Amino acid sequence: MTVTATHVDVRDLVVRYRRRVALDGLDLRLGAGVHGLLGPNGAGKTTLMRVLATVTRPASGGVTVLDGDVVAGSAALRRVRRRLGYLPQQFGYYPRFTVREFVEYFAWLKEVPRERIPVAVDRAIERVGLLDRADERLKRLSGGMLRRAGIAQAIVNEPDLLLLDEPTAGLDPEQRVDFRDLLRVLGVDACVLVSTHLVEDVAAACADVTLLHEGRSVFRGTPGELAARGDGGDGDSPIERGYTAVLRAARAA
Ligand SMILES: Nc1ncnc2c1ncn2[C@@H]1O[C@H](COP(=O)(O)OP(=O)(O)OP(=O)(O)O)[C@@H](O)[C@H]1O
Repeated sequence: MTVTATHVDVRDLVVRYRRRVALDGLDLRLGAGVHGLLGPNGAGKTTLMRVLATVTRPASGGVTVLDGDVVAGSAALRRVRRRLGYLPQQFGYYPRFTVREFVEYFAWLKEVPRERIPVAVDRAIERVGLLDRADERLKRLSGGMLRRAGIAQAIVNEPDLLLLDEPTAGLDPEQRVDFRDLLRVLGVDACVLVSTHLVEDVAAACADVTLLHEGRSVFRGTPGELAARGDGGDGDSPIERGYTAVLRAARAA
C-alpha cells in the first residue's frame, strides 16, 4: 500500500570507499512507479541501491526512505527494512534451500505475519513463474531461475520500495518480457528502482530514467526524452543513441 508520495528523497549524497568517491553530491526524489537507473560500469548504481537498502552508510548528505531518515535515525531502520525489497547484484543463499524455503526465510526476516507467510510465499513464487520449481533446491536452478528466485524474495513482503540491481541479467527473452509486465503491476503502488545495462528494458518498462555518470545524475527524464537526445550518439535504437550522446556530453563537460 502506498503511504507516502515521495518514497525516496536523496539530498547531496556522498559515498566514499576510502579515497574513491562513488556518489558525488547526488540529489534524487522518487515516488510510486517504475524508475530506471542507467550508467556505465562504476557510475555508482549499486552504491545508490545499497544506500537505499540501508546497508551502506553515506559519508554525508540526507537520505529519507519511506518517511524514515535512514542516516540519522536507527529508530527508523527496522520499520523501513520491513517495507523494503532488495535484490542485490550478487546475492548469497544456502544452496540446499529449496526455492520455497529461501523465499520463506526472507518473509520471516521481513516480519511478514506468520499466518500470512504461506500465501505470500506462493504468490511471490508464482509471480516470477517458478511455482513448478518451488520445491527444487537452489543449487539445481539455472542462473536465470536463480535470479527469479531472488526477485521472489524481494517481493514477498509486497514492499513499498523495491530495489532491483540488474534483475534481468540471465533471464531469457520471454522471461524478460514477463518480468517487465510484473514491474508494471508492482509499480502501480510501489516505488520500483531498477538498475540495468539493458537500455531496452528501461524503454519498455520504466516511466522515467536516471542516468548516472561518475556518481552524479547527468540525465533525468522519460525514456522518450532520453531517446530525443540521441543526436551524435551511437547505438541501434533511439534510446541507446540518447544514452551514448548524454554520456559523451557529460565526459566532455
Ligand atoms: N567495496 C568497494 N571498495 C572500493 N571501491 C568500491 C567498492 N564498491 C564500489 N567501489 C567503487 O565505487 C564506484 C562505484 O561502484 P558501483 O559498484 O556503485 O558502480 P555501478 O554503477 O554499480 O557499476 P556496474 O555497472 O559495474 O555494476 C566504482 O569506482 C567502484 O570501483
